[in-house]
Amino acid sequence: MSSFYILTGLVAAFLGHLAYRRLRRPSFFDLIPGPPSSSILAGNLLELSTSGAGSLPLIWRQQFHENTVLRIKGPFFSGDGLFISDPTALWKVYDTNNSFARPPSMTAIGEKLVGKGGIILSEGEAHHRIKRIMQPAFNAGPVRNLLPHFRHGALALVDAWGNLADAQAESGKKDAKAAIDVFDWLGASALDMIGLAAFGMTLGAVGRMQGAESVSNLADVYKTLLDTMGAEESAVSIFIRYSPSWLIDILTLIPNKLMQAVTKSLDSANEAARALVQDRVEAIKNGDTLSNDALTLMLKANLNEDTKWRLTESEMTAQITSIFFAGHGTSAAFISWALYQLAMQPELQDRVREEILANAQQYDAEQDSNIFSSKSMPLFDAFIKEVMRFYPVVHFNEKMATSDTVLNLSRPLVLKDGSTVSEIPCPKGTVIYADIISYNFSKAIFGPNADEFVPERWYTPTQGKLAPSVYAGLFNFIAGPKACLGWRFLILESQVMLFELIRNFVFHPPQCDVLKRMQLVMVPAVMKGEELSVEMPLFVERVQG
Ligand code: HEM
Repeated sequence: MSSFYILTGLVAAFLGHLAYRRLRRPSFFDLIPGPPSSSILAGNLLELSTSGAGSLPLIWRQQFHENTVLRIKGPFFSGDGLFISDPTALWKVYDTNNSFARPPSMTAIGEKLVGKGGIILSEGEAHHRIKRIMQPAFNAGPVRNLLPHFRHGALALVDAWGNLADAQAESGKKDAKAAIDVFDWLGASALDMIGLAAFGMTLGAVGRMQGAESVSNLADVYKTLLDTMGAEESAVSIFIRYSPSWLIDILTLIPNKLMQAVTKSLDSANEAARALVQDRVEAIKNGDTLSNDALTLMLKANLNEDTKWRLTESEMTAQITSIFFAGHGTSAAFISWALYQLAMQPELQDRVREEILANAQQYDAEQDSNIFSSKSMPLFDAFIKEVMRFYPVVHFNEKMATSDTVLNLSRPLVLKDGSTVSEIPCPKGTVIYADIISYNFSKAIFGPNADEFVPERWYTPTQGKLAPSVYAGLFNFIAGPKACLGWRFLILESQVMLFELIRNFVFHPPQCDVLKRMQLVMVPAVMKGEELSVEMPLFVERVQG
C-alpha cells in the first residue's frame, strides 16, 4: 500500500513539474544548445541499449560537434545541468577553493552503494582529514615499491591464461566458445592486485576462477558487491542519476530487491574489512616493519598522527570499501580495452611487443618501474596514454555550484539565437557534468585525428589549452582535491600487467561486435541473443619462440 501512495505522489509531482516548466520564465540556459529537454530519459534509455558508439555523451558529441558546453534538463525539479568539456571552465570547477561540490543526489546514491564515511563521498574538512592519512601511501615512492606485488598478480594471470590458451590450441577450435572473457579474468586479477598491493593480503580470486578453494572470503564478498552494483544500471537507476536527493530517498523507500542485496553484501564487506584493519593494527603493534602495502602505510600514518586528525577504526574500515570500489572495475575495464585495441590493430600489437621484448631482460633483472618511462619505452608509454584518452572508463564526473559564479570559456559558445558568449553564469545549484569523453576527443586539443587511435600523437606535446590534470593532460582522473587517489597505482598496475600479458600472448579480435556499455564504468559488452552481456571475448594465443 505504501508503494501505491509513493507512486501516486511521484506522478502528482511529475505533473506539477511539467506545469512549472511551462509557466516559468525563460532563463539564459534556455539559449544554450543541448539535446531536447524530453530526450534526457529517451537518450538515457538509448545509452542503456547502447550501440557501438553508444554513450550518450558520444551521441551528443556527434550531434553538437565541438560544442564544449551542452545544456540538459534533468527530471523532477533537478534543475539545469551543463555538460562541460571546455578546459577553462573545468579549471574553475576543479580548482581548490571548493566552490563546487558533489551534488547531494550523487552522494545519496553513493551512500546507498558504498556506505557512509569513505573518502570518495566525503567533502571539505572531512575529506581533508581522510586524505591526509591516505595520500602518503599513494604517492610516487610507495607506489613504485608495489611493483613486486603487481608482478606477482600479473604472473598468476599469465599462468592461468597460458593453460586456457593451450587447451584452446589443443582443441583446434577458434569459435566463440573458445574465446576467453578477458574482462572477467581481469576483474578477478584486479581484486588480487588490490588485495596484495593495497591491503597486503592474498585474496586468491584468480585461483578461484581456476577451481581452487577460496583463500579469503573478502574476494567473494567484494565480487558479489561489485556484481550487484554492476546490475544497477536499469532504466530507473539512470533516471535517478539526474534526480534530486529527496527523490532518491523516496525511491529507495520502495521495497526493492536490488537495494536489499547491496545492503546485505555491503554489511558483509564492512565486517570483513573491519577484521582486516584489526589484524593489521595488531601486526604493526607486534613490530611488522616489512609490509609495504597501502593499508599498512595508512595505519602507520594514522598511529603517528595527532589525535585530532586520527581516523577511528570504523572510518578506516570505510576507506577499504572505497578503495575496492574505486580500484576494481576501473582497472579491469581499462586493461580490457587496451587488449581489445591491440587485438583490433595487430600491426600495433607487434610493434608494442617488439619494444617489450627488447626491454624484458633489463626489466627481469632490475624490476624497476623506470623501464616504463617514455624515454625507455616510448611506444608502450604512448600506447597507455592513448588507451586512457580513447577509452575513458570513467566517462563523466558530477559537481554542483555551491554559490553563484561565472564560468569563463576558452572558446566562444554559439547560442541558439546565433549570438556568442565567452562566459556563462552558473547560479548556485547548477549541476555540472564534466564530460570526460568530449574533452578526450576534442579536435581543438588533440588535433584533427582525435577520433582515431594513434599512440604516436604522444610523441609531440599537445597543442590546445588543457584542462587541469594529474596525468598526461587528460581528465580521466579529474583534478583538484578530489582527483583520483589511485591514479599512480592504476598506471603502474596497468604497465606491469600489460607488459607481462603482451610479452606472453598474442591477442586476436572477438568474433562479434564489442559495445561500450555505460555503467558506472564504461565496460565492454556483447549481444547474446536479445540480451546484452558484459564481457570481452578475445582469442588468446601463446607467443611462439
Ligand atoms: C582507469 C582507472 C581509474 C579511473 C579512470 C579513475 C578515476 C577516478 C575519478 C574520476 C575519481 C573522482 C571521483 C569523484 O570524486 O566523483 C576517482 C576517485 C578515486 N579513485 Fe580512481 N580511478 C581509477 C582507478 C583507481 C584505482 C586503481 C584506485 C585505487 C587503488 C582508485 C582510487 C580512488 C580513490 C580512493 C578515489 C577517491 C579520491 C578522493 O575522493 O579524494 N582509483 N577516480
